[in-house]
Amino acid sequence: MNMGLTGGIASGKSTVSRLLVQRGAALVDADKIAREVVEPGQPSLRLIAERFGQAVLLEDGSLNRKKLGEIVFSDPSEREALEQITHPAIRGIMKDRMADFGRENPKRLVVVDVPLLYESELGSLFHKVMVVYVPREVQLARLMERDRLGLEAARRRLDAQMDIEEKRKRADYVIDNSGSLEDTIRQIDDFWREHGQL
Ligand SMILES: CC(C)(COP(=O)(O)OP(=O)(O)OC[C@H]1O[C@@H](n2cnc3c(N)ncnc32)[C@H](O)[C@@H]1O)[C@@H](O)C(=O)NCCC(=O)NCCS
Ligand SMILES: Nc1ncnc2c1ncn2[C@@H]1O[C@H](COP(=O)(O)OP(=O)(O)OP(=O)(O)O)[C@@H](O)[C@H]1O
Repeated sequence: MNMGLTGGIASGKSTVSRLLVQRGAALVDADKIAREVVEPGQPSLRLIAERFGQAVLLEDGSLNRKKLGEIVFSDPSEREALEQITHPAIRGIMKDRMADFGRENPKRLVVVDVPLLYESELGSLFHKVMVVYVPREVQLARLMERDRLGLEAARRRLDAQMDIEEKRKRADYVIDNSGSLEDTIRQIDDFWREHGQL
């Protein structure tokens, strides 16, 4: 079985995926793949430089993520242009890795961490979807602290995504990560007891 894992930015997807992996799940991580497809030498990086200009590259030719982030999170049409370049490549690798894990061990739960699962309408790729939920205020506070962003920059990133309350409504499973880590561990243990062993 595979399960999409999503939520909002800084809601705790990495925290939850780590807990699931510790219990035996396989992990496919879309954010990690998104970094791989823009490494130097990759076709997506060349297309990004053509579309956004050399200013989004660092001196060594790698992507200036901070600079590109500032551009795409302040203008939806720029964000769409970036997504048109990177998303097909990300989706292709994601599907390949899911299929590889499925062949290796059909009984193992494959968790696929996809921040934009609902925004990109990828729900049909997964048997079930888990949403990691925290209220918007908690999400904002954790994002500002983790990425050292100001309030406005953090708000812009949140506003580039579907509202977390809407994601919560669509989920098959919800993990509420607004309490302590121990609280989240308890929920993951309950989930694993019921659904982890196929
Ligand atoms: C714009 C980029 C360079 C900024 O890099 P940065 O290191 O600051 O952020 P990072 O990649 O770690 O992403 C952090 C979070 O931002 C959010 N986010 C990223 N891209 C997007 C997007 N296009 N729309 C909405 N939210 C996004 C996600 O929640 C993600 O987990 C980078 O996010 C990127 O290449 N985005 C396009 C690819 C993409 O859509 N990735 C996310 C889903 S696979
Ligand atoms: N239960 C918790 N209590 C306090 N802090 C937490 C909790 N869970 C996660 N955090 C912190 O909140 C921040 C966001 O968590 P995490 O990186 O797991 O989110 P994410 O959803 O993977 O983020 P992104 O969308 O950017 O990939 C991190 O700094 C993490 O240490």
